[in-house]
Amino acid sequence: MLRIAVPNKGSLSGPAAEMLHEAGYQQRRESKELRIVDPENEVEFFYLRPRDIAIYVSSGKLDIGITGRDLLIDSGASAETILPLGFARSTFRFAGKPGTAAGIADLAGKTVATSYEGIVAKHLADNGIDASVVHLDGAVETAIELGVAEVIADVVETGTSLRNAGLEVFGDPIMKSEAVVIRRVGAEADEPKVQQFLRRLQGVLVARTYVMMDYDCRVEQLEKAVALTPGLESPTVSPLHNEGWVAVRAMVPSKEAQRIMDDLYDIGARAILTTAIHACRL
Ligand SMILES: Nc1ncnc2c1ncn2[C@@H]1O[C@H](COP(=O)(O)OP(=O)(O)OP(=O)(O)O)[C@@H](O)[C@H]1O
Ligand SMILES: O=P(O)(O)OC[C@H]1O[C@H](OP(=O)(O)OP(=O)(O)O)[C@H](O)[C@@H]1O
Ligand SMILES: [Mg+2]
Repeated sequence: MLRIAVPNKGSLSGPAAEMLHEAGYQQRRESKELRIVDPENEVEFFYLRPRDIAIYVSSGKLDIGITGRDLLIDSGASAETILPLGFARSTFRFAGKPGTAAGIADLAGKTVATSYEGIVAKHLADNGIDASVVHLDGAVETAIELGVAEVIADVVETGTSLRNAGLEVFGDPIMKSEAVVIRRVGAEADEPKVQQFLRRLQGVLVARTYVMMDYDCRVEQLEKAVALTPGLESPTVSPLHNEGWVAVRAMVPSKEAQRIMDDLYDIGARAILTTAIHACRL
């Protein structure tokens, strides 16, 4: 049975459960459940603190886990990303009151508050900066107002939390993060159960980012139309009852669907339809 760690709380937890559900896995019914078995898929899910997941996975007790790239790196655990999942996207940045610092070089001798001590200490050391790091569990934006630190390093998504605290980012982003699937460094690479799990999640990612497009066009326009909708391998082209016309079917990135429909219309394609993809295996 495949043993998988899933975030039990925080920003990662809801979207991770939703993605697993879309991939056909049973998920817990109550937020207090700490572990469930999905016998049909031969998978056991352990609901753990996101910050602890890399540690469990690196220990080899659990086969794979879903966590944030920033949490994985911060933990220093011997685990690696095997599939980025595209949700819980954030950047990790320094911030302070306006005028406190313009870049990392201005941090020498200052105190930085953060929940990600591992990332911050390494980033400062890599840049040869001697600064103190204070570990706080959360709500670090308040640390400056309360005099615990002059600068913070924290997760930024919309920037609302920083603005509300009267703070501004400075310097280059320390890292970009998103939810990732991780496994132990050195774990057997092509274990069939793990590969099947990854294919299912990849199927969800593709279903979320592509739509199916169907249209009719005149044979003379087919080459131009196919150039607009090359599909993954190549589009399906079927004859229509009316001679000189064909029906074309191809997957297209959802973000580009409207532009492609306009371009197809301009070259004479008609009856252009897009439909959602619910699941797929590439
Ligand atoms: N506002 C946010 N937007 C996007 N991702 C976020 C946000 N806040 C945290 N994350 C991401 O979520 C992960 C942290 O998860 P964790 O559950 O520890 O914190 P949290 O979402 O802030 O929840 P908590 O309320 O428990 O602090 C990290 O990968 C981080 O990058
Ligand atoms: O840029 P924003 O969209 O405002 O998002 C970033 C904020 O979200 C998270 O905080 P959370 O609400 O989880 O509280 P925490 O600081 O206690 O973890 C993170 O720690 C930042 O504070
Ligand atoms: Mg938080």
